[in-house]
Amino acid sequence: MPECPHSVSKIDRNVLGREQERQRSRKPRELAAVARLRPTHSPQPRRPQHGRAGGSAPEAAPGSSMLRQLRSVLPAAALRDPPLPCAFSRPSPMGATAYDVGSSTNIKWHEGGVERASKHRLLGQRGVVLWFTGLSGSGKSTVACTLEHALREGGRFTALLDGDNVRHGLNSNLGFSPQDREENIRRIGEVAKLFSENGVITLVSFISPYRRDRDAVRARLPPGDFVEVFMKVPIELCEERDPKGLYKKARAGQIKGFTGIDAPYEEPPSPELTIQARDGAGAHVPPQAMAQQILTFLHEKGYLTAGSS
Ligand SMILES: Nc1ncnc2c1ncn2[C@@H]1O[C@H](COP(=O)(O)OS(=O)(=O)O)[C@@H](OP(=O)(O)O)[C@H]1O
Ligand SMILES: Nc1ncnc2c1ncn2[C@@H]1O[C@H](COP(=O)(O)OP(=O)(O)O)[C@@H](O)[C@H]1O
Repeated sequence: MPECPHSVSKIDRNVLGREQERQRSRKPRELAAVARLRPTHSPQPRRPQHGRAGGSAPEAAPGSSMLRQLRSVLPAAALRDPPLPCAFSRPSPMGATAYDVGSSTNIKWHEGGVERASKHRLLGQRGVVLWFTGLSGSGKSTVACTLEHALREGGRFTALLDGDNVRHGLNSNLGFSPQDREENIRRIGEVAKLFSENGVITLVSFISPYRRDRDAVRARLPPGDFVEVFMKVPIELCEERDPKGLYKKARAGQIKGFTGIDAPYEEPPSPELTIQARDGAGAHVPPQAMAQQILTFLHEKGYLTAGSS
């Protein structure tokens, strides 16, 4: 991933939002509460307890001291109800029976996590996947990175998943055959889904050349959670940029199956957003203006408020 121009000074502050306001109104309640938490195995000597002359206090039941401390940290509502039981005391979408899922057998759906809407309220935003797709060199990483910095400036909680980076770890066993690319996109789609379900504005930057693979990710997410951002940059410009010298190598036959040269790129037929390298007057569009276009979309569509979902 290239160094990105994360100067967000040119981005409209009204859209960016509310960090300053948050900083002002925020009381360090969590910090104070966490500071009160003592490790269970305190290295300090115990003080005598009520009515006991000297000696050490009896050990509390395991976990009870931690529970008391948690009570002082958590909002009352979180402790009012009895703790949600583990699986199946509420009806599960799959019933109480075990199912075979893919290659796994005896899988049961586990209910009872903290509700999504409550996480949205906590974060003051909606979780969403912003899926950047486009040729190598089209500016996916640059714009995603610029946008992430802008969102951060506005006090938003984000994650950025970039093709080059994820291929260093989670997907290091995958190459560039159509099957490997499919698995690459499937895995990252699932990771992005987990993030967005937990309220994170998740920026995903992969070539993702096959329509079917992108649509499969979209289909796994609730409506509105998948925002396809098509970097519609002509291959001639990408090749001219060629920051990693890969087009040159592909043209020389040193890389086989390079997207746009001897492997396909299937344009999205109806992406939520299309980002073009030149504006209507033919002027070059800088990454900050592209990031601004996406921010405006997020703002107008309500992704930057908790909403009711
Ligand atoms: N054969 C071939 N085709 C395309 N790209 C190639 C290839 N080999 C290596 N690279 C480099 O890998 C980056 C693309 O990885 P992705 O995970 O985004 O690809 S894909 O979505 O699975 O198609 C891509 O990064 P970006 O330039 O950032 O897109 C390239 O640097
Ligand atoms: N809007 C833009 N205007 C001019 N150059 C750009 C723009 N966006 C990206 N670039 C440049 O194009 C090159 C490729 O961008 P990059 O973000 O690495 O693309 P990708 O992640 O799609 O491969 C980089 O050298 C980057 O600085």
